[in-house]
Amino acid sequence: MKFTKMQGIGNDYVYVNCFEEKVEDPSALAIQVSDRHFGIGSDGLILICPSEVADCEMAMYNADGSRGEMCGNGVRCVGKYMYDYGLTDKTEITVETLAGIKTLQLFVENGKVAKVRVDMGSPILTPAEIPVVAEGDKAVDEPILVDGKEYHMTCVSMGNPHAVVYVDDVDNLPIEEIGPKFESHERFPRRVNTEFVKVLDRHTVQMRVWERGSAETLACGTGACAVAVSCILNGLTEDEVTVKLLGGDLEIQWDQEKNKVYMTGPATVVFDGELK
Ligand SMILES: N[C@@H](CCC[C@H](N)C(=O)O)C(=O)O
Repeated sequence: MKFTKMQGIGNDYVYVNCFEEKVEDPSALAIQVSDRHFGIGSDGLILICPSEVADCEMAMYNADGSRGEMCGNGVRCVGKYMYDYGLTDKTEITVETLAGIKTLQLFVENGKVAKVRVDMGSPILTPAEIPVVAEGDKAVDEPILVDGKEYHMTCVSMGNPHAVVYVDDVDNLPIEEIGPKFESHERFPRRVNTEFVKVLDRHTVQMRVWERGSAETLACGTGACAVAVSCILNGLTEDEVTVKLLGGDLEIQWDQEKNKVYMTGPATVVFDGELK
């Protein structure tokens, strides 16, 4: 089976072109290829499949084999794959996901896609739809007790669930200890991705992420969008924010008039390979 390893600011996935290949058990394959010692090494698996309603479909699986509804860094790489590997010659394409159809603008340099802008759609703030157990019509600056300590979180779904938590020191956070406790907390019936955030100024924030199903990753596109929405809801930043992640920066804009979030960032091929 042919595959391509790609990364978006260090959030790396194994991509399989299902216009040509057939994958019988994607969850098992995701676990196998993601292993950094016995597999290819990645944060998960992404299948690029034919779609009846868009230019292609993205099916994403975390490193533990669970299915994610949406992947921000992944969808930019899908855009690059579609163009660079000749599946489209358009510079605006649509991608079907479990979180709806996303429109991508591809920025081409020297014949290859270097950067992608994605219309990520509207953030979902209703607790039951995220889902998070909370009273009220939004979970903004909501207290949560984790391991005996009170944190404040703002919950946002970008098609997948996120809890945004503000901390004083992102660099020295014991994320391996606290991340799994948020992920499997009883208030998140479908588990959660957790972003730990420090606001640097009204246009810049720093974050680390503990991803549902993949542990700490170098970046999370949907997470960066959830962080920007949370910062704006809490009055901490303007509508356009640079989110600084371990693997690089993403530019996020929440156009509140249209109620749409836009994410812009790079997409990179690491290598092509063949799995026996
Ligand atoms: N890294 C991704 C998000 C991947 C899915 C997530 N772990 C989930 O289960 O929701 C991104 O860039 O958005």
